[in-house]
Amino acid sequence: MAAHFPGVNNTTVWSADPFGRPEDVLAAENGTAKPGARRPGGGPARHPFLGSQIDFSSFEHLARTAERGLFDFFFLAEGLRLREHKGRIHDLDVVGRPEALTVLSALAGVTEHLGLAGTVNATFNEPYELARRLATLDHLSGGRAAWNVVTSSDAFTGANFRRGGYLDHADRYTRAAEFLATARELWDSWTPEGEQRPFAHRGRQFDIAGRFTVPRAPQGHPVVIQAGDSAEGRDFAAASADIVFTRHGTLEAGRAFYAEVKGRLAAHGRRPEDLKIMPGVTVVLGDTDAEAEERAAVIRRLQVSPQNAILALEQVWGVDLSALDPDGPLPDFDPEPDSSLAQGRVRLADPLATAAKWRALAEEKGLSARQTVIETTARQSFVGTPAAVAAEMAEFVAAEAADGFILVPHVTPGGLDEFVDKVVPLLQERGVFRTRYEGSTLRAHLGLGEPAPPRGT
Ligand SMILES: Cc1cc2nc3c(=O)[nH]c(=O)nc-3n(C[C@H](O)[C@H](O)[C@H](O)COP(=O)(O)O)c2cc1C
Repeated sequence: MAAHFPGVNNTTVWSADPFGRPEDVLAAENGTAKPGARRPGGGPARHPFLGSQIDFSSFEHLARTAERGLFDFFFLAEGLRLREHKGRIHDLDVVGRPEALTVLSALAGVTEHLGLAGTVNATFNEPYELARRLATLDHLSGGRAAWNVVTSSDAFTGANFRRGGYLDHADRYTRAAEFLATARELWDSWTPEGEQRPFAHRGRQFDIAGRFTVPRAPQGHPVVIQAGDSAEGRDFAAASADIVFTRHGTLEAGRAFYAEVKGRLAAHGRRPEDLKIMPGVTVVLGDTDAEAEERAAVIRRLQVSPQNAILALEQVWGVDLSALDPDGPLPDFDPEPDSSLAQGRVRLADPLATAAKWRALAEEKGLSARQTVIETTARQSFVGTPAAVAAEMAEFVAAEAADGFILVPHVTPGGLDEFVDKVVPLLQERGVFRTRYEGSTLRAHLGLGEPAPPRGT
């Protein structure tokens, strides 16, 4: 069951995404690994908090730490094509990311309570196959599976797939909605009593009929997460998801997003508490505020190396800027609007406006090109002592900016330990976080109801 604020019907929930940021941050900080030295599937031996991105031991450490911290779930993102920059794989990107549901199935064997959430694309898969895999994970884990439904309208990623492509941008949620509805029809083709009946789905995206092979899952339907910020994405979440994973990480932006998305639920016959809003956040701790700030500044500088600053500028300007001095001023010309220089990354919607904003900031504060990138792109949510961070997180929930958070650690696999050891006890003291798991399923941890079971004949 989720923890509740006394007298307030808010839910504080926690989860973890270990691959949200490149872990080169501490590799570089400890001087044990250079970003350029990274290899697919791992990297050089380094700090005890740093390890392979693919060895099972890394996943096991993160998941066990999340479970020790009584988190709701462990979350894995998905990347279906390595990002390229000027035709090269950029060495600050996560390279060699394993497939989420396979990893989570293995983690089901070494955890007992922790929810297991995997990102799987609804543009490139088929409902029958994916519904089977998710129902299987739910069975293997005793009701702890979640699916983060993402979409892709990007030809670069689509080229990896047999349909030879991708969907038109306008169709990405049409297919996702029909995909999810079809998966739910398959899950509902078995009653909890074990009665099985044929299914038939005739729609624009899928036309399938038959019998589903996996009996009804412990949660009925795995928990559904949505991550996409457009009006269509928000509406898809309001109609069909249990959780929204968002990037709105400041109190102000979080409150606006929270009110907007919760406001969409009534039109779908749902209550505000039926959809949990969880921003992805980072945490930097220190024994004093000054120490935390100092550590945060080190991390920001490492994340935006001179090379990475050029990459960020090229993503906005859309042209080769390798000759630019990162410690000098921003380019003095306007961006190229239709560039395909960086592939697999979302290019900012309006590069001209971004460039204008960055120039104004650089001028106002007297910043170099690299300093401007550090100021505008380094995303750090909670920086401070454990007590200050616990207070600030509690405030976010009380102020209706979030129902909980997806923690994005700076390092794999040790990036959650400090939070679990130092912040979780303070949240518990405040009475805003559970002191033990009370239910056994992820739906129970989140305070979500179960879908109505199909009736037997
Ligand atoms: C917080 C967040 C996390 C996301 N994580 C993933 C991911 O792990 N894998 C992926 O392929 N897309 C991911 N996406 C991309 C979305 O699925 C979607 O393609 C993108 O946001 C564009 O949709 P939109 O126009 O509705 O925002 C993520 C998006 C957001 C906002």
